[in-house]
Amino acid sequence: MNPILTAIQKSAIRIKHAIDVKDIGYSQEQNSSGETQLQLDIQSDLIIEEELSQIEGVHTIASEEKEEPMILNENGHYFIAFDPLDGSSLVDVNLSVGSIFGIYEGAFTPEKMVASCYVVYGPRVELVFAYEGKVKLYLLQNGEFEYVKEIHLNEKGKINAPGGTQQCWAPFHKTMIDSFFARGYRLRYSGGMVPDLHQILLKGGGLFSYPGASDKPEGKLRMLFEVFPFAFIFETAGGKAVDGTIRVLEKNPRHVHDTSPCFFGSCDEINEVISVYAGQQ
Ligand SMILES: O=P(O)(O)OC[C@H]1O[C@](O)(COP(=O)(O)O)[C@@H](O)[C@@H]1O
Ligand SMILES: [Mg+2]
Ligand SMILES: [Mg+2]
Repeated sequence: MNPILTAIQKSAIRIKHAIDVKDIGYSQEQNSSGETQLQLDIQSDLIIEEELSQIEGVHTIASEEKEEPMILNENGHYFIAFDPLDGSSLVDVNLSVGSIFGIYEGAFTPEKMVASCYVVYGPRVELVFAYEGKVKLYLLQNGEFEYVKEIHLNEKGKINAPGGTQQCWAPFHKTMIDSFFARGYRLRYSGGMVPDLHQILLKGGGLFSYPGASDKPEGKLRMLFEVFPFAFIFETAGGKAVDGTIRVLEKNPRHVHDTSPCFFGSCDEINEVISVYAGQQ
């Protein structure tokens, strides 16, 4: 696992450099979800592909920016799915963005997930890595990622980060979100899941939601590249991740780019989501 973590760290340093210096232009290409790719999306994707292709243990990679998975080494046993630059449309307004990685052994199915990782490119560059029952935070300093601390979620938090188009939410979902605010939860939503979830993890808890709604019945966030890696991190940190009804890590995408509604948070808030959603069945 160490060579993979090192490759992710090298990629992060190169992507941070690209963010700092690159013109932010749209390319002529669209990704598999029909979104126009930014040149930075494509460049970040190539950086990660290049770094991971140097690691013998990596069998196959799948990326939000690639139509199909790509075999790197038939003899490797790790399968790595990544979102090279999450929230990339926020770069031009200078908000934080991230890279997300899910690491699997033998296949891209959640029960084969062994580790996951994300990098936040904000005022500082931080990396969070979940592996062997621990979630560890690292900070980039003088070109190296230094270990900071372990991350643990409290039973209950104070942050509410509600995603999706509100006019398209189901009425019961809106009532639930409003009731968190009515109990004093603070709105924290930047539009980038990496900094939004990072904030919940580091402030001890809360709720992030991206529900199924009338405009996007299966939500927006992609299982392999966005939902599963964060679900693994939240569960390892003592929280939960569900689609409203079941653990997202019990779902199986039929296609690499499939999405799922998702709720991440500390146990108290997620238990409430499950009970509200159960009342709608
Ligand atoms: O604009 P919306 O609908 O709130 O969506 C925000 C979500 O979309 C994302 O930006 C999707 O990721 P990409 O930028 O990689 O497509 C998430 O980071 C974020 O949570
Ligand atoms: Mg993304
Ligand atoms: Mg992306």
